[in-house]
Amino acid sequence: MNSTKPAYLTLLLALAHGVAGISILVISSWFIAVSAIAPVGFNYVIPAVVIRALALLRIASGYASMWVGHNDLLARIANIRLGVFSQLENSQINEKALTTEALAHHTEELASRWIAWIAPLSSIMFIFTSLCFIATWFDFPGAGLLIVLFAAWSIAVTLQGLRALRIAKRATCANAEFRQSSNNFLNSSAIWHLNRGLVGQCEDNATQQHNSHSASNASTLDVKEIKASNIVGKNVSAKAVWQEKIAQKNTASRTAWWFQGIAFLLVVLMISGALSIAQTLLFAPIAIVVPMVLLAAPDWAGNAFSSISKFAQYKQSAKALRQMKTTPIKMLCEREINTAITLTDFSIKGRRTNKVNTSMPAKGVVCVSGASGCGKSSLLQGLAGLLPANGKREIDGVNIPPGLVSNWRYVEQEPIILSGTLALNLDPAGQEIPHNQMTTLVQELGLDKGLLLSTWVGKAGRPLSGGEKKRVALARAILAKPRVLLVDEPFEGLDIHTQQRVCDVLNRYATDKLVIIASHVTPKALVVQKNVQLDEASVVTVNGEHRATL
Ligand SMILES: Nc1ncnc2c1ncn2[C@@H]1O[C@H](COP(=O)(O)OP(=O)(O)OP(=O)(O)O)[C@@H](O)[C@H]1O
Repeated sequence: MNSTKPAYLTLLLALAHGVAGISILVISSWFIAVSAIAPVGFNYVIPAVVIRALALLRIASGYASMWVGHNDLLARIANIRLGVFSQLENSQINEKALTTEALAHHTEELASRWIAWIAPLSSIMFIFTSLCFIATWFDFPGAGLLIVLFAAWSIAVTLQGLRALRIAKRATCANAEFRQSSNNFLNSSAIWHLNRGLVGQCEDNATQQHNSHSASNASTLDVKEIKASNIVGKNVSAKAVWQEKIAQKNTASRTAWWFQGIAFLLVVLMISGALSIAQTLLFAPIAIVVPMVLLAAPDWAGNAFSSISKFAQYKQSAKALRQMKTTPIKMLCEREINTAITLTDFSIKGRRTNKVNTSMPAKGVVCVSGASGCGKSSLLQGLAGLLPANGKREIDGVNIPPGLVSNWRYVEQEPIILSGTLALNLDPAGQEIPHNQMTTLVQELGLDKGLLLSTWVGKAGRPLSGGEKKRVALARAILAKPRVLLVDEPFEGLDIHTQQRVCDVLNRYATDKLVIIASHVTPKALVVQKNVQLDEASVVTVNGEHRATL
């Protein structure tokens, strides 16, 4: 999914930062001890200059690693998002809230891996290994204790990493639930007033009726109040999400405390077990190095515990993105239609729709009508290949496998308007459709009142009415010049004059293309080639199966 090259520079700078830090600690410890016993004529300048140079290197590499790391992070986020988009291409997104969540949260988690955990953990491991090696090689007093601390650190990081993986898994579930419930909650915002309004109204009624009527009204009121309170979900709580976040932080800090305790214990052991160190110090200032490194261990090695949590979150995010719920849709190549599209026992999987048997001409307007809920929209989506279907879908007698035919367009009943200019909404794929074609069509559909191609529509722009949205979506589909145009309820919410305009556009388009319309109304101006009636009343039972007579 991510083809960005590894961030070696980020890692290198993080190593330089860590090594400079520990070198300052080692040299300054030695320098302090040396200063106490230095003979006359000892050159203080050289160690002081080295320490100062290391401090500058530490600061510079720290900032540089942040700068390089964050630039790399941004490139990675963009790259992973593109990867996720291509994963979503040709597939139906089942849970939009979760997909948005995955895009926003998980991609950042994945992209941050170099600066969040690879660089810090590698740097600490490198420092630990080098320190143990140098201390053993030069036989520093207490070198063995450094190895003990390294072992303790490795065990602590492994145990905490395992625990962090479990917490990250729970956090993803809690997050998904929270997103879903928030989404449901916000989607119900249009009826929130019913909650207060209904209760308020009930209270008014209750006050009015209280004086004249019996208490039996009060029980009716209670029922209404309870129902009203059910309108708005009450389970939208971020508590579980926060609990998991806090649990992750708590385990990291608990492990850091344990590690700190072990480091102190080792220092105490070293000092109490070897009084000789004090004497050794007089002759070998180097003896102070290991105790100082042990004392400061939580500072230079403690980061590992929060980094390992980031590793766990990364693993969880990678899994969540891989398992994102989508239904793949196969893309089929453009097909010529010479005589007809024929449907045989065609029904939509998982929908309460009847089997359809009909044939449609290669061009002209076909009108699918029928009672609400009988399956008009489902039939159009199944025909377009957006929904899986049973039965046969044939072009000129040749069966078309399941999938989306590339030059067929379905215009949904509730179209999506992008937040952008009208021109962007008409050519979202950047096909460089000439602006004069757009303007002409916009005028023909009666959309030109107050709407220019440059007008910003949708979110933070001009809000469009339901009828305007439908016509923008229709124009968008027509400008793509599909061979088959499937339009769901194009006349809904339009006045007679606008219906007339839309009919003119559709009639003209149908002179050499097939236009299939699902509609409750068939305006007189629409030149209909064929009517397909999906009606419960006309459903007959054949061999125990429902079959729509068309
Ligand atoms: N996403 C869905 N999942 C499962 N069933 C669905 C879904 N959408 C619709 N249905 C069901 O499929 C059946 C057909 O719905 P469809 O929207 O196709 O009817 P319609 O004729 O277009 O209705 P209307 O005229 O009211 O728009 C209905 O019983 C509906 O409840």
